Amino acid sequence: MAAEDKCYLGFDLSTQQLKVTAIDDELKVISEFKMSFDEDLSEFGTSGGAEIQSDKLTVTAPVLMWVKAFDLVLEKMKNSKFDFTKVQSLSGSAQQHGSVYWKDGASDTMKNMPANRYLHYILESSFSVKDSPIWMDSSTSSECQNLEKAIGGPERLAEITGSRAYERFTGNQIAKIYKKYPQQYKDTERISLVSSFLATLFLGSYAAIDYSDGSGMNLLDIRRHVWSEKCLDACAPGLKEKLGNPMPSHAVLGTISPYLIERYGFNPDCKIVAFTGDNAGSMAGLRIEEGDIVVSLGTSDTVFFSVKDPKPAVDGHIFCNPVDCESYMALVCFKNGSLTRERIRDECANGSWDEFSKALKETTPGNSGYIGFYYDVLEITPAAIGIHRFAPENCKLHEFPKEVEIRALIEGQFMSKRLYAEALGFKLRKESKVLATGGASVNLDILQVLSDVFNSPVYTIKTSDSACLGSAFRAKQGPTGKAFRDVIKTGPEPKLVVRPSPESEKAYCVSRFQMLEHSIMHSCDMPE
Ligand SMILES: Nc1ncnc2c1ncn2[C@@H]1O[C@H](COP(=O)(O)OP(=O)(O)O)[C@@H](O)[C@H]1O
Ligand SMILES: O=C(CO)[C@@H](O)[C@H](O)COP(=O)(O)O
Repeated sequence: MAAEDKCYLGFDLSTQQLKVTAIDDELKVISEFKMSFDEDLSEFGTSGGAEIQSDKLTVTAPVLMWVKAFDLVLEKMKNSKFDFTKVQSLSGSAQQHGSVYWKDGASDTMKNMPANRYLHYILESSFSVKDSPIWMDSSTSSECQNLEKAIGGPERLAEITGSRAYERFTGNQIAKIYKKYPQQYKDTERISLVSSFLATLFLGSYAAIDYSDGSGMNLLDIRRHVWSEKCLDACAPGLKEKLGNPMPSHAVLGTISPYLIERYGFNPDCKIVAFTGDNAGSMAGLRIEEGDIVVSLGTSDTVFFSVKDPKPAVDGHIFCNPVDCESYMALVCFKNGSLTRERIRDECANGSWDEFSKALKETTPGNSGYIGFYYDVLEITPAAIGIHRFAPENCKLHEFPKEVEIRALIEGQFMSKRLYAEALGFKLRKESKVLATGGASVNLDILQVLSDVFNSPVYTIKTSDSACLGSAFRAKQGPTGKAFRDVIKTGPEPKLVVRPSPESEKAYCVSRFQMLEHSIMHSCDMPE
C-alpha cells in the first residue's frame, strides 16, 4: 500500500469529551473529530462530563454515555466521508483511574454484535455498575486507610505501586464497590479502566490494561509489571481474574472487531495497540526530552516529566513510562484546574477569556505580593479546600479586586505546580522547556504566567489535543517493534510560544507560598 493511502487514529476519552485525531504516514494531522458530553449528549445531564452525587464526594459518569459518544463520533467520521479502509492501526487514551464494570455475559454479547445496531443499544445491559467512578471522586478515604494499613503504611505502598493510597485510584474505588454493592461486584466478569474499556469497544473482546495506566490503581507493582497480590487481596476478593493480565503500553492487542469492519468499513487488518492514560498519551504526543516538564491544563491540571530512577513520595505519583520501558513518568495532579478558572472568569471577567487575559496583562508578575489559593472542591495536591487570600504582609483578606483575583488564581496554580514537581524530583535546568497542553494552553496570557513562574520558555504543539496525537503516534509505533523515538523523529516539533519576562526572576517567592500553604492546611474545614 502506498504511503499516502495509510493512516493512523488516536482517540482520547477525557473528562469532557471524546476526541479523535487521524495522522498520515508522515505523522501529519489529516483530520480531527470530537463529541462533547454536555453538549452533544445532553440527555445524560452531566456537568463537565461528570455527575456529582449528593455526598459531594462521589463523582461518576454514565458508562452508556461513553458508549454512545463512541457510536456518534464514528458516525460523524463516516458522514464526513472519512475513509476507514486506510486505517492501519489505532490506539487511544482516556481519563485515568475511572473504572468500568462489565456484567456476566458481556463477553458473549460482544462475540455476536449485529452491525445494523448502535453499540449503546447492544451493550445496554452489559454493565453491572451503570455510573462509573471517575478520577474526580474523593469518597474512598476509609478504603485508602485500609489499603495503607494492610500494606505497611503510605511509604511502603508508594514504594510498590508508585503512589500512596489516593481516593480516586482504582483499587480503592473497587474496594468501595465490593463493600457497598457486593451483588454488583459478584455479577462483574471484568473490570476495565476507562482506557482499556475504550480499547475493548474497538477489539470486541476484553482489552488488557497497559502498564502505564495500570500504575494509577494502587494495585500494580510498577517495577515488576505484575499485580501486587497483597494490594489485590486488600481491596476485593477474586480481583486478579476480573482485571486480566497487564500488558506493555506498546502491545498490539489484536485486530478490529468484525462489527466495526462491517458497520464502518474498517480494514480487517487494522491493529489495536494498547490504550493508556490521557497524561501518558500526552507525553507521547509532546516529544518530551530530558530536563523538560509538561504542564497539562485540561479539566484537571497535571504536571509531569520523565524520570530514570524514581523516588516515589507521599505527594505525587510514579507511573510506568508509556513510551520508554527504561524509565518512568512522575506526575502530580490538581483537581481545581479549568473548572475553577472558568468560575473566576465568570465572576471576574464577565465570562470572557479575552477580559480574563486583559486582567493578566494589566497586572504584573508577583501580583504586588497578593497570593491566593482556590480550592473550589477538595484538592488532591494538597488535600485542602476553600478560598484563601493573603495580603503582602501575610494577613488574610476576604476579597481581592477582580484583576488581582485573576492573577492570584493563575500564579497560585503555577507556583503549586512548580513546588510539587520539584518535591517529586524535577530539576529545572538552563535548557529546560515547559511543554504546555490541554484546553487552556491556547491562552497565551495564561502561558506567559506559566513561563514567568517556571522562569523557562514555554512550547506548545499545533493541537491542544496532545493525548490524541500521542495515541496516533503510538498506534503507528506499536506494530513496528521499533523504539518510539525512532518512529516519531520526523514528526512535528513543539514550537516556542512565550519566554519569561525580565522582571519574573525576582517576582516569586516559593518559600512564602509554601509557608502560606502550610498555614491553610491547618485552618481548612475538611469534610468528614
Ligand atoms: N481560551 C481559553 N483560555 C483558558 N481556558 C480555556 C480556553 N479555551 C478552553 N479552555 C479550557 O479548556 C478546558 C477543556 O480542556 P480539555 O483539555 O479539552 O479538557 P479534557 O481533555 O479534560 O476534556 C475547558 O474546560 C476550558 O475551561
Ligand atoms: O487523575 C488524573 C491524573 O492522575 C487526571 O489528569 C485525569 O486523567 C483526568 O484528565 P483530564 O480529563 O483532565 O485530561
